[in-house]
Order: sequence, then structure tokens, then C-alpha cells
Amino acid sequence: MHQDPGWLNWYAGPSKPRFQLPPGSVDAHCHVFGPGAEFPYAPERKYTPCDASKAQLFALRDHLGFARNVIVQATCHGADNRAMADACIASNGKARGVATVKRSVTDEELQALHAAGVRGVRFNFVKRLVDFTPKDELMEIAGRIAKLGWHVVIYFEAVDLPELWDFFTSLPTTVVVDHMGRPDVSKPVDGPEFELFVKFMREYPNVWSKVSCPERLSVSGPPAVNGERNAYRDVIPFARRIVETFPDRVLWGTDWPHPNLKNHMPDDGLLVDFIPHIAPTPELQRKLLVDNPMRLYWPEEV
Ligand SMILES: O=C(O)/C=C(\CC(=O)C(=O)O)C(=O)O
Repeated sequence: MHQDPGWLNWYAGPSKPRFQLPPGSVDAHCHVFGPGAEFPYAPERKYTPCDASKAQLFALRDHLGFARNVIVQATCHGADNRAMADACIASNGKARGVATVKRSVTDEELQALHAAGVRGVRFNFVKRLVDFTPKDELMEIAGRIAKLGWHVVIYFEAVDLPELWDFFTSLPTTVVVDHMGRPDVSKPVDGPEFELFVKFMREYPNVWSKVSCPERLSVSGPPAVNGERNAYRDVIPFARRIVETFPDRVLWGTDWPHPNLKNHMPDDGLLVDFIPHIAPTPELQRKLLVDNPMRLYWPEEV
């Protein structure tokens, strides 16, 4: 199984971050890919990545100074959660997971995922990544996982928020938005598009946001490579606004191994050095990296 032509592999030999992560920090958005020989990619996938194993993820965690991971099911594995669940189990409690399930999932399967460490499901609305799933199916799944105390992670692009608003605001669980709902950062941070996202969080206290993926959102960079510790300046006002306005409902993750990046691959050490630009005080950093993810994924330890 070969990765797609032009696929960018993750950055080899990332630097040590200069920013010292607070003790107990959680990388709350990352993935494992296969390895394909052990955990085959889904037939319905829209991309074939390079393999990115749990051992490689855990080595990155230790290198960067994170204590824990939240491993999010990537669309290349469809609703086959085995690679993600296997990684969670192998982490000895240092990783939780977010799964993708279909309406046909059984209660026994949900229980097994819970035992592995899964605490949420992901609904993906990014059209290049998934085929459409009817909203009544998703709502049925949300109702079932709510009983397990899980939450729903949603991934969508900013232009689609108006159309998805009614569905999102009727979800019965905590709702975690991936990458701030992918704002177009060439538009103003106080323009109507991002204001709608801020309103979404302001009016619905069950909505959280990952302030992750500047490398995906940035238009003008500069990229986090070659020692650049002041990267992705155009994303900073957006992420910082969300962190400062909703300090108790934000999460951060590397997004390693960075699927589907087209023009560069960030040095993950430099990506960690982006954090103090969006969470400038020790208190904001502790909430973003420790308190919030612990409350959501390891509540029994809080
Ligand atoms: O890793 C991410 O969060 C973003 C992705 C990939 C993805 O979501 C997936 O494959 O499930 C993207 O924008 O291509």
C-alpha cells in the first residue's frame, strides 16, 4: 500500500521546543496511521498516508515533553478504529481516543472502545475527506454515546457553519471543534465569518475548540521550519482571541503526522514554540495544555 504521490511525510528529527510545556501537558489532537500491513487503510478512504505508528507517536510525545496524547481517528481508517484503539491500549493510560462509528455499531463495540480509552466520536464534514452521512444518523449516534459520557468532535470549514448551525447546536453532548472551524485567516479576525464562530462558542457553553493547526490555516506563514520560532503570524490573532475569550474550553494538539499538507511539513518542536504566541500567560498555558484536556479526557484523575 503506497502513500499518495506527493504525500509529505512528517518532519524527521524535530527540534527541541524552546517553550517548556507545563508538567502533564496533553497533545490533544494527533493520529496514528496503520501501519498499513497490520491495520489496513479503509477501502472508502480519500487519501493513503505514510505509515505513522504508535511507537513513533510516543517517541515524539517524549521528545517534545508531552505527558499524554489524544489520538483522533483519521478518515483514512474510516470507521475501523483498531489502529487508534491499539495505540490507546498500548499507551498504558497515557492516551485517550476519539473514534469514528457508524449507526450499526453495537453497544458491545462501544463498550470495548470505552475500555480501550475512547471518550468521543468524530463527525467530519470536510467534503474532501468523507462522503456525506445523514444528520439523523449522526444524531442517533450522538444520543447513544452521550450515555457513555463521551463527547462529539466536529470538523468542518468556516463557510459551512451557517448550514450546520442547527445540527451542531442541538447536539446533546460537549462539542469539540477541530482547528477553530477552519477560519479563512485572510479575512478579518473581527469579520462576520469568525464572529459567527465566536458567537457559536459564546452562546453554547458546551462548545469547545482546538486552537490547533496553524500550519494548515496559515496563508502567509512563515512556516515553522529552519528555526522559525515566530511562525504562522496570520493565525495568531484568531487562536489568541479564542484562548483569551474561552480559556476553559480550549485544547491544543500537534496534529502529527499532519495529513494532507501540501506545501511544507512543520518541525513539531517549532510548532510547540507557537503556543506562547496564542496563550501568553502561564495560567492560560496550564488551562490549554493540562487542566482542560484532563477534565475532558481523564476526569477521574482531576
Ligand atoms: O488531521 C486533521 O485534523 C485534519 C485533516 C485530516 C483529517 O481530519 C482526517 O483524515 O481525519 C485534514 O484537514 O486533512
